Amino acid sequence: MTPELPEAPVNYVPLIPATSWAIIDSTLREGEQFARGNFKSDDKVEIARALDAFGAEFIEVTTPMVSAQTHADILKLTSLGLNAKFLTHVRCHMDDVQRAVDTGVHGLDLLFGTSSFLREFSHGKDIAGIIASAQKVIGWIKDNHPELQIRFSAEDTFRSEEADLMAVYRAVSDLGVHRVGLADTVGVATPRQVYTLVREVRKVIHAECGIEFHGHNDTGCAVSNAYEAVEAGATHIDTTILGIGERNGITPLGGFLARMFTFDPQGLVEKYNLELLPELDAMIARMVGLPIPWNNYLTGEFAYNHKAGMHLKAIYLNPGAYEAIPPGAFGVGRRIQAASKVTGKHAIAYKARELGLHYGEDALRRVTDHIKALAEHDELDDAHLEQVLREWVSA
Ligand SMILES: CC(=O)SCCNC(=O)CCNC(=O)[C@H](O)C(C)(C)COP(=O)(O)OP(=O)(O)OC[C@H]1O[C@@H](n2cnc3c(N)ncnc32)[C@H](O)[C@@H]1OP(=O)(O)O
Ligand SMILES: O=C(O)CCC(=O)C(=O)O
Ligand SMILES: [Mg+2]
Repeated sequence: MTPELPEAPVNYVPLIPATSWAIIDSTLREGEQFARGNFKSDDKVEIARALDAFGAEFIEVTTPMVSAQTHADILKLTSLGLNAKFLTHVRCHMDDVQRAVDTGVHGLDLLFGTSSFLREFSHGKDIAGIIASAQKVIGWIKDNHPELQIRFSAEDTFRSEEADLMAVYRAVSDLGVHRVGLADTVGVATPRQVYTLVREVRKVIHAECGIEFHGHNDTGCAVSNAYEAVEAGATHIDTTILGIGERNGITPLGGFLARMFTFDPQGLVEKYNLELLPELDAMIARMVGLPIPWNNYLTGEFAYNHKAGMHLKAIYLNPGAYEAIPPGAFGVGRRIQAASKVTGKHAIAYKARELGLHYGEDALRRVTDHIKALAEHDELDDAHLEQVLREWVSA
């Protein structure tokens, strides 16, 4: 049995207060674009309720243009009476917007691709055409549905010309959008690029206009990029549970919160029911029919496994010695793997004491070496370790 261990000390500097940013969880939009994301109506309700219980500020759902069923599902979700605000992700097109405005959502997430790739191969508009469409669509929403929040995102931001981006962001900010979005659609941005561009965008938009970041993980930077966005002044970060999304996905909710926890743990505890994260991850793993990855942030099977003798000596004294985040904060436990070839005498002595066994220094060295030798050949579990320790004493 794992002993009761003291929690890690929480003495971090609150560099970035948790009050400066909000989560837009897109499991019900980006997550539907994941290879195995095919949520049924009941799944959507379960996901929305779970995110709401967790404390996600916003839940993004896909466009009602997908199908009649999707339209009906959005109506169902928005009538659940949740605290989380629903946003629907729609093309910058009158048909989409008119279909979306009566779904009971709190806001519309508009987008238009601004890179030459998307201008040429997706929608065929130049920058002037994108701005003209934005004027028409945003103007109509403002006139007819002033209650709705509007976000305008430049899809494929990080492969777009900076001058084009600034022209688009300035124009939509002048039109009165509530947020602009930067999207690393192909996961190519570096953390420094994200930081720099967010700072530049901040200069051309109105002070009250928020900045959202959406980052794909193709080059493994989704969490770092989201963090850099916040550090540069972004106010909203897109996440999905387990990071599911197109290709290998986007910033995972758990990974992003792990990152942010280190700056303002108390702020995170006050904003979210962090201990529900394992349930959220398990729910999505079940729905997409895949296991939670072994090395997943916080909730992976081995995320809190401690094994090496040098680590174990310190961990027994203070888990903070080898943990940045106390697992209990996110509702997970740690595992001490004392029976292995990389174990040490301190870990073995601790395990023995748990069983009421005590060895002198020589005996401890010998039993430790014996366990290390056994582990060279076989996987040892706790039961086997216990048996060896007891036999050693009675031998
Ligand atoms: C990076 C991202 O994740 S962006 C979000 C992606 N999300 C989705 O695609 C939502 C799910 N999509 C769908 O169900 C469908 O694609 C629909 C209902 C939106 C459209 O379906 P279809 O009419 O059959 O068009 P299709 O998907 O083949 O082509 C996309 C169309 O959108 C247009 N388009 C692309 N981006 C935009 C935009 N930002 N604003 C307006 N129109 C756009 C394209 O020009 C093309 O229209 P066209 O046929 O007139 O040239
Ligand atoms: O609308 C956005 O900001 C993001 C759209 C998207 O999923 C992407 O660009 O990867
Ligand atoms: Mg995306």
